[in-house]
Amino acid sequence: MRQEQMSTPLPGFEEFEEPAGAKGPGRPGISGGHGGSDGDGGAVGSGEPGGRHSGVPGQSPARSDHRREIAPGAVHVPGWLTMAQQRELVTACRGWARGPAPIRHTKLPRGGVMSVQTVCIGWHWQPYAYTRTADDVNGARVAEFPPWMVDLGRRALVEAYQDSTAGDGYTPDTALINFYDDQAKLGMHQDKEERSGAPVVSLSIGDTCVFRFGNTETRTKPYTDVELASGDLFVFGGPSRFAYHGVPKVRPGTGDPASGLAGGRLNITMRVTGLDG
Ligand SMILES: O=C(O)CCC(=O)C(=O)O
Ligand SMILES: [Fe+2]
Repeated sequence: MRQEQMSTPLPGFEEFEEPAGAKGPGRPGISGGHGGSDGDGGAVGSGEPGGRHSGVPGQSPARSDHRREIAPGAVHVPGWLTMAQQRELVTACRGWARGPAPIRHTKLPRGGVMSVQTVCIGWHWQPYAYTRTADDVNGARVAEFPPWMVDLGRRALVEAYQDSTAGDGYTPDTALINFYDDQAKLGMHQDKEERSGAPVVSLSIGDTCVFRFGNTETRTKPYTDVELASGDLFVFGGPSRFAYHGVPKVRPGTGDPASGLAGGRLNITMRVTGLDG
């Protein structure tokens, strides 16, 4: 059903294959494993958190020392993912974007359509509830949330909160994978369909965006605008878990095609739904 959703172009995402010169030496832990499998994963599921500490040739210098607390419990860690990890995530997301429930512009209850395109794993989010099946797409059960991504989420919390125990017991069971083309935006909203106060772990790949991180009371000021670039981690938990946030702008052409994305922006937000079944 809904042919128009199947044929939505994803410039920079859908058609992109292997970037020229992407296969460099010295990328430990690259398995080529697909995110849809439940194997032990590849670079994103193994090795060092973030991975910018290894001094691997060809990687940009660590930026995680520029970690910044934007609000209590909300932390930005620039450059957390290596290029190799970004490529593995792009490959995994490209697979999920094809199915079992293809990526689509989410329809809103009052007739609007989101400019962002989204595919979910673990649980399917549709305004404003989670289900196991993508009832507003094709009815298919969404892909499993892979163990390697749970592990990545735990390492993200350890890094963001600089606390070796911060990931203990953190078991995200859903991720929304958003693709932004040059025009896409995301209005100020709260992530509040989850019945859990566990943190949201957000990973960005491709073009830089302006990420607006606000307060828990209103969609408006006070807020802080943060530039989220390729490889950046942003975690919001604790007192900031239910803060309003949005993406007012993507900066076209700012991404490095070596990430596997020729254009646009990919964002992955892992969450704990607190749901059973
Ligand atoms: O794209 C982003 O950085 C944020 C995405 C987001 O807020 C969401 O999926 O709920
Ligand atoms: Fe959100």
